[in-house]
Amino acid sequence: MQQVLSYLKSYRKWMIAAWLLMFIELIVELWQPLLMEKIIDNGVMAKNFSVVWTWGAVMLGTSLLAFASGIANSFAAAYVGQEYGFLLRKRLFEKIQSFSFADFERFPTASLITRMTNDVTQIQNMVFMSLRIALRAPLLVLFGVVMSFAVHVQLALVCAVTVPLLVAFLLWMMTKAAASFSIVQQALDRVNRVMRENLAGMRLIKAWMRGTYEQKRFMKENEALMERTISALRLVETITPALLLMMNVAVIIILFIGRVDVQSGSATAGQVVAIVNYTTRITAALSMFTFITMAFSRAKASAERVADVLRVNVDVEDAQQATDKVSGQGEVRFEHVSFRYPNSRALVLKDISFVVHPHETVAILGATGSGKSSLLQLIPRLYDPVAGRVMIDGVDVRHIKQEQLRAFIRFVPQEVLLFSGTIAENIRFGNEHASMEEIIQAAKHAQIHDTIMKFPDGYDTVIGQRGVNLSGGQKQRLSIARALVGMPKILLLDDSTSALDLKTEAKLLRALKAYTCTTLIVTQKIQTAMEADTIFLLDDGKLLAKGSHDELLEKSEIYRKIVESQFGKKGT
Ligand SMILES: Nc1ncnc2c1ncn2[C@@H]1O[C@H](COP(=O)(O)OP(=O)(O)OP(=O)(O)O)[C@@H](O)[C@H]1O
Repeated sequence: MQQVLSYLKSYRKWMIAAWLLMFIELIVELWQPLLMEKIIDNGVMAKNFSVVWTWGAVMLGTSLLAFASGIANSFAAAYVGQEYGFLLRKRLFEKIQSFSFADFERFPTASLITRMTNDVTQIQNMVFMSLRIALRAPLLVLFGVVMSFAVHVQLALVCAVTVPLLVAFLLWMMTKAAASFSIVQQALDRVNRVMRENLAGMRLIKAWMRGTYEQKRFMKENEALMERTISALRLVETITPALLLMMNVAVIIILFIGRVDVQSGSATAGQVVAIVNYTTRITAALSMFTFITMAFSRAKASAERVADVLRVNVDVEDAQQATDKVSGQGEVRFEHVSFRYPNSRALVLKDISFVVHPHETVAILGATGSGKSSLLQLIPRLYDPVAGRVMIDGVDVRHIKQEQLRAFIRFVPQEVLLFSGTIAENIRFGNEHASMEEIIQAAKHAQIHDTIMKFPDGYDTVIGQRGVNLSGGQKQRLSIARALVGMPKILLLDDSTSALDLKTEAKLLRALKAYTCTTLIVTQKIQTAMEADTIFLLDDGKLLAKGSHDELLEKSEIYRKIVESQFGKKGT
């Protein structure tokens, strides 16, 4: 909470201004019943209308002052709230940009979105309320009681006894309400989860005709949310009427005692009105307090969720002695590398050593789950190994500045992600300075140029929700074009040609030779592997064998079996 609130420091002047304005409002509010007393006793009762006019004018003037202060306070509070929210979202965004893959596993995407939007809004609301009413409400209660004693001690006692009763009642209700709202929050999380899964899996749901089942699942969670919200709101909604009832009882008691006192001459009518006025103001402040406490308890939970993200120590950080002086030839070396994912105990890569020479093409072959993608991800340092070292051009990747490292390497992940925008913009993502000629050249090598030219708008075709949808193979080729336009020294393709037919794939692999880069291709297909200079055979996280196709046929039983399963007994 402290860390999240520390960003408020930049708005110190505005906050002080807001509080000063709030104090003006508070003073006027506390003064008004005294003015009323004066007008009634010295003006109305004494039939002295000049007193009524004079103090009436003062009352009007101070009311206008309080009104102006209130508006200015709202402006200042809204300004601080919005600016602070902006800053908090910015910090969160920057932090998330610096996350390693391991951090993304700790925080699911949907949760990060909620933290950046809903949670920040809750904290913003709390900041606004703190500047607008949070201090005013308790101060009004406290000084309201003090002032009523200054007016008339005996009548003020009724007020002084009522206030603790009201506070005790409020605290009791609020504890119950807080528990109910946390149940509502859990129900809301479940509705969100079902909705998220439903939207993400819409194609599957339609293809499998699971619409009715999904609808029932959603309805169940939706009904639970409705019921829990209703019962939580019922509780909260009884708070204000109950407070009003208690206040009315207190007012009746004050009027009753006041009548006796006025008759006996120990109190004036003006004093009775003033005490009644303080009591109603105090009750209004207390009911305001209910909402403030609710907002605070929600904001506290939100602030903790936001702080969790801000507190993350970025796992993969540049070492102090990190260098950007790497020759850039493109040699990749693994020395006794072992790796496990941060959230699991089992090693997925075990004592792997190899060298890939500059400009060499290596295919990484292996059964599903054997560790091929994991191996690739260690090269651009998306994760760090738990033992051994990954080196590029003789330098441990942990000692290379990440900016430099990622400028050398273009990694095409298994899951293709294209951004909304035009085809040209998507390719340019790989190199923001690329000219149109370079974009076309990359697209040609990735074997996607002809397809693009068939679209009426060519490279300006908008893709994604607002435009055309591309096939799996077209998306893969586009993401390869995006990598090629960056003119990488090291190209990492994670099963990026799996959706291509053999002819197109062969053309693409041949075109890659125009780029004098070191290439590592993860693949399941022998045909693809045979295009490479060397094949690495991975099995259960171990590098089982390496060599050319013929060498592996000779020395690896497992390789022979894979070949047989894809080509039959003959071998090729
Ligand atoms: N983010 C992750 N967290 C924990 N374990 C993971 C994670 N990603 C992969 N694994 C595990 O690591 C092992 C190797 O996975 P990897 O994706 O590297 O295999 P692969 O050979 O590329 O498989 P495929 O050919 O199916 O893509 C698997 O057992 C997998 O369950």
